[in-house]
Amino acid sequence: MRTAQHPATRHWRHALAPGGLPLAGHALLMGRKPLQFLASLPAYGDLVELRLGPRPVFLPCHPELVQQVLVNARIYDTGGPVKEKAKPILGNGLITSDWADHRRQRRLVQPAFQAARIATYAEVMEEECEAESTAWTAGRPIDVSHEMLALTARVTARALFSTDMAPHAVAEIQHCLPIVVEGAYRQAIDPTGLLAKLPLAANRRFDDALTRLNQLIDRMIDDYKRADDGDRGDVLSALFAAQDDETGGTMSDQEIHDQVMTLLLAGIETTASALTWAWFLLGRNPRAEAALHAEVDEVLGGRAPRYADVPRLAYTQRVFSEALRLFPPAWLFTRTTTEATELGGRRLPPASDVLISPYVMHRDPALFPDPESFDPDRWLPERAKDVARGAYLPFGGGSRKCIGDVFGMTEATLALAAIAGRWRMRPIPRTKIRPRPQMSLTAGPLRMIPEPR
Ligand code: HEM
Repeated sequence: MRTAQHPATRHWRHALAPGGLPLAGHALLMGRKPLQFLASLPAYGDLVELRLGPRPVFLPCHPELVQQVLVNARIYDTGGPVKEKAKPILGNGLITSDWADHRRQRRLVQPAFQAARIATYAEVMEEECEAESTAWTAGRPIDVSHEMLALTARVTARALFSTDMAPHAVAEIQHCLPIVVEGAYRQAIDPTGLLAKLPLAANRRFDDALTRLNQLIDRMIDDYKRADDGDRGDVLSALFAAQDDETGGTMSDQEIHDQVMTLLLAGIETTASALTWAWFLLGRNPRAEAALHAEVDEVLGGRAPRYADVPRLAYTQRVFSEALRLFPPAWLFTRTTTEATELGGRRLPPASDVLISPYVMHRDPALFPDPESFDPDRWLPERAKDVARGAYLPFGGGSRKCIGDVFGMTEATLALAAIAGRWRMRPIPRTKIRPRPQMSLTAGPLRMIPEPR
C-alpha cells in the first residue's frame, strides 16, 4: 500500500499515456473504452498526461495529487468545454458556478441539506421505499434499473416540492429527466459542438424534455410564491428562506430555478445507478447478501425501516459504500486551472484541464487490496482508517463535495433495508451487464426476480 510522504520531497512519476494517435491523441481510446483505458493509467505514473485531440489533459493517479486538486478550488476551478455545454441546461447553479460565486451559492443552498431537514425528507424516503418494496409481485421479473430510477425520482421530487402538485411533478420528472441526462451527455462528449444543432429527432426530444422540466420548475416556484404559506419542510422552502450570513443576500427566482434543475440532474440518476449496482453485486455475492438479510432482520424485526434505524444499519451502509467504490456514479469529473500552477512537480499552464476519476482511484490495487472483489467489510472502521485521503471519492471532495451526500446515503440505506427486509433479489442466470460510462456510470437494464423472504 502507498505510504504518506511530504509532497515536496517526493519524486513524482510523470508519464504520457501510451497509445496516442498523431491527431486524435487518446480521444478514440477515451471514446471506445474509457473505463479500461483510464484504469490502466496509474501503472504509468502519479500524473499522467493524455491528449484529447490537440488538447493536453492531466489525470492525477495518486491520492495526494487528487486531494491537492480538490482542496484548491480557486486554482482548480470548474471550467472547460464540458462546463460551457452544461450551462444552457443547468444555468448558473452549484455545479456550473465559478469559484467566487460558488462560495456564495453554497452558503445559500447548504441550509436545505442540514441534518434537521434531512430528517424531514427522510419521511418521504420511508414512504416511498415502503411503497416500492410492496409494489412487486413474487416471481415476476423486474428491471431493477428502472425501479431504482423511479424510486429516487419520486423521493427527490417530493423532497424538493412537497405540495399536492408533487404527483404531477414526479410524472414529468420521470418522463423528462432520462431524456435530458442522455442528451446532455451526448452534447458533452461531442468535440465539434455541432451535434446539438442538427435537426435530429433525438435533439427535438431533448429540447422538448428540457423545456418541460424548465416549465415544471417555474410552475413550482410560482405555486410556492402564490401560496405564501411559509416553510413546507421541502427543499424549495429552504431555498426561498435562505439568507447569506455574510451579505444578507437572498436568491432570485432564476437562481432558485437553476439550483432546483441542478439538484434534479445531480441527485436522481446518481443514487439510482449506485442502488442498481448494489443489487447486482449482492446477487453475485451470497455471503454479503446473507449478512445484509441478517442485519435487516435483526434491526427491523420485519417492520419497515425508519430514519432512526439508519445508524444501526451499518452493514447496509457498507454495502452501499462498496457499490459506490466499484461503480462510482460520478466516474469522471473535470477541473480547469485558473492560473499557472504546479501539480506533482509538473508545471501546468493556465486553462489546463484536469480529470478526476473516482473509478480509477477506486480500482487501483495500490490503494484497495484485491480491488475487483466486492467486500463491504473493507468499510469496517478499523479497516477503513487505512484508506488514504483522496483514494475514495464517490462524492468528490473539498468545497465542491456533493451537497447531497447524506441525503443520498440515507435514501439508499432506507431503500436497501426496505427491499431486503421483504425480498431476495434473484439474478437471472447468464444476465450480463456492462457499466455504461455516461453522465453517471449506469448499469443499463438489469432484470432480477424478487422472491419473498
Ligand atoms: C450516491 C449518490 C450521489 C453521488 C455518487 C454523487 C456524487 C457527486 C460528486 C462526485 C460530486 C462532485 C462533483 C465535482 O466535484 O465536480 C457531486 C456534487 C453535487 N451533488 Fe451529488 N452525488 C450523489 C447524490 C446527490 C444527491 C442525492 C443530490 C441532491 C439531492 C446531489 C447534489 C449534488 C450537487 C448540487 C452537487 C454540486 C455541489 C457543489 O458543487 O457545491 N448529489 N455529487
